[in-house]
Amino acid sequence: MAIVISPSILSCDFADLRGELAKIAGADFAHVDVMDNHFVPNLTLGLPVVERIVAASPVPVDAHLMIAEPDRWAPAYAEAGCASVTFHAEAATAPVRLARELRSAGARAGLALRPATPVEPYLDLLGEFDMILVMTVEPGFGGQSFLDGTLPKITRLREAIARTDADVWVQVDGGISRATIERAADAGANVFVAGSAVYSAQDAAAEVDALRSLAQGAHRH
Ligand SMILES: O=C(CO)[C@@H](O)[C@H](O)COP(=O)(O)O
Ligand SMILES: [Fe+2]
Repeated sequence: MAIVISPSILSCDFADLRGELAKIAGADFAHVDVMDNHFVPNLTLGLPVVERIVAASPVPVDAHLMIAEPDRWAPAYAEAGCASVTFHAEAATAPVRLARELRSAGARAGLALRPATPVEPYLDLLGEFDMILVMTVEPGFGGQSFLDGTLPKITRLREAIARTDADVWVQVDGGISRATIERAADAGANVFVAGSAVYSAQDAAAEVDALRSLAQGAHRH
């Protein structure tokens, strides 16, 4: 199982996006949080800025859409060149149809679940998605504390994936740091988003490497 590190640029200096993206050239993806002030009570950036990030980023873009009406808006992020587009189950009307649209536009299709959203309704549909994002904080803000109560959901999901022949990634997002990444990896996550842990570190590149080694050491085999 691949270990994937996807730093969130939510905590970076938005006035120097190109310089901040350069710091994470050793990561696997750049995680970009799109918030619309409807689905979550915060507003970040939208398609025109994401298009510029795709062009400037040294690594592929992993878009996390915290937006209402993803059925309407998400395909444009795939068409803009995001390598991975993740939308929220709670906001989507037809998640399978949308995932198929994202894949046919060339992106990996991700389904995100808030901490209190059960994974069980999606377990028979895992083959429709490339990644399930288990939110480990309530979406909307960086710098929150990791919710240990999400760990059993990660494990149930990983066990269900193991019963299929689909290679579905399990992403965790929220409160991931040196203190928490091993718990998430041990539970069964393989894609790790870290915002404040990476961008508040003295050396962001070294922090990416440190998180990767901790996850590799802890990942259940
Ligand atoms: O989607 C979100 C927040 O809703 C995240 O991607 C945050 O950006 C993660 O930040 P940290 O918890 O790692 O500081
Ligand atoms: Fe995110």
